[in-house]
Amino acid sequence: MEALLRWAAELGVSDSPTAPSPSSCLGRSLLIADFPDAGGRGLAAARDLRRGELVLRVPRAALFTSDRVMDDDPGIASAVANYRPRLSSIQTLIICLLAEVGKGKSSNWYLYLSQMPTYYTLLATFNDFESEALQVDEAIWVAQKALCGIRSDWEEATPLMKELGFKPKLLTLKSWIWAFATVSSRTLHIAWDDAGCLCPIGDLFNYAAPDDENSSVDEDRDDMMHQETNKMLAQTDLDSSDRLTDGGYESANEYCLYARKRYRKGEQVLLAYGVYTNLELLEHYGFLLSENPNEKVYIPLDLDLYTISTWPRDSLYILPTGHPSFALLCSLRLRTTPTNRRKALSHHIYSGSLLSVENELEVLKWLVKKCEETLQQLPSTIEFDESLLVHLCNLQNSTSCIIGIDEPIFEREFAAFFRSHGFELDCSIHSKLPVHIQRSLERWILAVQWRCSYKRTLTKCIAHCISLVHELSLQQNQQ
Ligand SMILES: C[S@@+](CC[C@H](N)C(=O)[O-])C[C@H]1O[C@@H](n2cnc3c(N)ncnc32)[C@H](O)[C@@H]1O
Repeated sequence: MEALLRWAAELGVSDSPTAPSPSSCLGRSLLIADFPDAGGRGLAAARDLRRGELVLRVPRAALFTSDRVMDDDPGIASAVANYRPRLSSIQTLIICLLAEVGKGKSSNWYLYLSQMPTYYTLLATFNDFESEALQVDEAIWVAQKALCGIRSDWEEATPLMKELGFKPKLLTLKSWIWAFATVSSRTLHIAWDDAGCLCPIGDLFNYAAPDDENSSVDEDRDDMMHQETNKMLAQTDLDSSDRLTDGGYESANEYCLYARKRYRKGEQVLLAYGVYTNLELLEHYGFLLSENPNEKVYIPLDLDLYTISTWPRDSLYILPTGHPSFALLCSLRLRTTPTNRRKALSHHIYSGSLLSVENELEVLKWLVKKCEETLQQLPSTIEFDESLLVHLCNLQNSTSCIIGIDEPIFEREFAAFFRSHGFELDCSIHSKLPVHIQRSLERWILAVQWRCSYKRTLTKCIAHCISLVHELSLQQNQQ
């Protein structure tokens, strides 16, 4: 890592507005640190940071882009040019990445590439067992579709990679998936290439979901009160607090990243890569958040509900609090209204107003029934999943294969998992789990965590609706 920090400093990467020291690009605002519960390797504040402060500058010369690789290697450029109209920008960046990996130590990017993760847990890396463990059809479909798209991109690009003389290992689907996952989870947006760029050091920031802006505004007010005695500093704070983004490619030909809130020394500095549900985080980045303010849970709905109003399909969901989205509630109210009254009442419905106690009770009871049915159709209960997770985490943290489960119901799950890897479950094995099984276990845990969170949201929705039904029924009885 030290060699990478030195190499990046030579290219002008710096964690301060001034030039970096020759020995490291970090140390003034940021430090590399490990955050086992929030993304693993990441960047910590080297000192207290103010909101909006510049924390990292990465000049264009240090950005890994398709253009850059092709400018440096005319062989790749001319081969890609022959295939260009048929290749997407992502396929091109993947080919450039694999080409540089194939060069080994002679690649200009060797120090950077050798610090990349060796494996990923994006949905596309899930095998059939792991995908099935998601249980919800929509999620299984997203996993299968992701792999299908990647496989077809790989098939299209294979003749070109053969032409470029790639080693057999780099021609495999496994290598392509690794490169795809690298591009998906580590690129930053740039205006001139849809595939984005790989940004050395900048790609070490872990993710936090975008906050509610109000909390940051309060924090800024606090900051300013403490800094009243130092007007100059307060002025700088005021300017920088206007900045709403975490960063971007700026006119000075460098990628600039800013602290989006106040950080105390040692705290992890996080970036908001975008607004994602947990399924999207799994698909594009291979992780999920236990508390995701942007989570949306979709339940199977009858077709007429999608067509009854102009609300888009993806606006009909349940929030992590268990409350139905505004659009879902309005659509249900509309559907529960007699057809001949819908037009007259539509302005009422679209404004979000409750139509009548009877209508609302019907809507809430329908939602309860739908959530209960959805939960019943899934192969396991939330209680089972939570206990399974405990066993899975025990196995993950244990130094041997001993599972230590005496409940047949869990033993069956584990037997199926081991069988999917061509192993028979043998509780007497004392050796460590083979690496490929440890990784598969990691993905299995992610799948079970995801389905647990899905089921928890539906359970909350049922409780929320039942409590409203009680309230409304009381009101009705009092009238
Ligand atoms: C841009 S990289 C961040 C640096 C990465 N931790 C590393 O060691 O290279 C993005 C990846 O970090 C991990 N990650 C980022 N934020 C996370 C979080 N809040 N929780 C868990 N994993 C996270 C995921 O594996 C994600 O694909």
